[in-house]
Amino acid sequence: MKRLYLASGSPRRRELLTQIGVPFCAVSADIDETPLAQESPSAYVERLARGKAEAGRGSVVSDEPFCVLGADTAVVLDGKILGKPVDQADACAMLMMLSGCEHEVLTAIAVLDGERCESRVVTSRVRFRDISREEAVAYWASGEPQDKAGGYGIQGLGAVFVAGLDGSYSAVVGLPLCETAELLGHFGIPCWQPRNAHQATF
Ligand SMILES: Cc1cn([C@H]2C[C@H](O)[C@@H](COP(=O)(O)OP(=O)(O)OP(=O)(O)O)O2)c(=O)[nH]c1=O
Repeated sequence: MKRLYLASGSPRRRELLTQIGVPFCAVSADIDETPLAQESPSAYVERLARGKAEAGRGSVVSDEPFCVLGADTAVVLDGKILGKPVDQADACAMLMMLSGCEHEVLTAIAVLDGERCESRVVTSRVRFRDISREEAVAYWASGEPQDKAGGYGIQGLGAVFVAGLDGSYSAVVGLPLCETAELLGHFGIPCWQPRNAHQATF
């Protein structure tokens, strides 16, 4: 079986991949995340996921065949990409924009080996309840929004803002597990499968 490298510094992505029983090694994948002019959010996350997988491949030293998985998540409101907040004012402004309405979370995944690269974009819709400025300030002080797209974490304290989700919860957290398992399968990397449960020892 080919060894899998996860090109990510995100602890969430490591936890999610561990959750579906895939052995992997994490490598860093620092790339420029500036959107291109006129680039759609979907094209943007897909380009970054592929770019992270490519960057990850560059840091692997191996004589054996291997695959690299990269991913990127963006929060999108009315077609505008909200990245990670740079400071408290930025984070509060983002939450105020997201307050009381629905936004999209786009997560792209890309898997490559020595021959090809395949990618997918998963779109989810998240609805927020009304959020007061005081709540936004207090949320920033919790330390949670700092390293997260859109300035919130659905898996953490940010869950109290989430009135509804239509799509993939794991994709919002950073890695769409259903689609990731499927894509890895195309590269001969097995994840936990109900039909293989009697063989698996996780
Ligand atoms: C919306 C949302 C995002 N996030 C996180 C997922 C991603 O880690 C991050 C989006 O930034 P990304 O640039 O996708 O990822 P990253 O910089 O954290 O990690 P790497 O590029 O090394 O893989 O926001 C949550 O943890 N919870 C959420 O609810």
